[in-house]
Amino acid sequence: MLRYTTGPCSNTRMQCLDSKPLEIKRGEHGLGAFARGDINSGRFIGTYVGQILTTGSADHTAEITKHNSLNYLFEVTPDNDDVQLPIFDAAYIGNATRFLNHKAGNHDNVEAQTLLVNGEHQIGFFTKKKVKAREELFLDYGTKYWNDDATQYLCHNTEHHDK
Ligand SMILES: C[S@@+](CC[C@H](N)C(=O)[O-])C[C@H]1O[C@@H](n2cnc3c(N)ncnc32)[C@H](O)[C@@H]1O
Repeated sequence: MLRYTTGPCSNTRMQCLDSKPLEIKRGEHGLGAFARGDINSGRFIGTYVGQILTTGSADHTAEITKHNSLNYLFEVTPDNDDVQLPIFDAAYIGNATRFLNHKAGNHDNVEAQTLLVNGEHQIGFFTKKKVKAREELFLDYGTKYWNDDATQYLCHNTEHHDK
């Protein structure tokens, strides 16, 4: 049996996949992810799972997503320009976190963190405030996602954009 002790590191729960169960049902914008029970602030709710793409292949995928208006691309912006981090596409392979809808202006209740888990960079989602049972979970996708001129990716950054 896998065992762990809870510690100060937020990737401990990610490492043990100790996430909160979500319910997927119709939300404010198509399908959305909802809390099944009360969730405390700072709780791990899941890891973004998807096909790993390079920038070139993600640009190709973005053309398809523009056509059907459903975009599941998630890009991690590296702190250092020399580092190339993957883009995750949850359109065909994914888990419940692919249904997180967007809300900005501090109306979001979930944030993304990139953490090193077992030597790999992973995107984990954590509640940023207390969430009540049956509430919809929202993530701020970042400004780049809604920019029609650019390839649209969900972006792990701290910029806010009202939609
Ligand atoms: C990662 S998916 C979220 C799950 C999606 N609602 C579904 O039904 O599969 C992102 C897509 O959800 C929709 N969406 C999410 N948040 C939105 C918002 N605030 N306004 C408009 N559309 C939104 C858009 O179609 C976007 O491409």
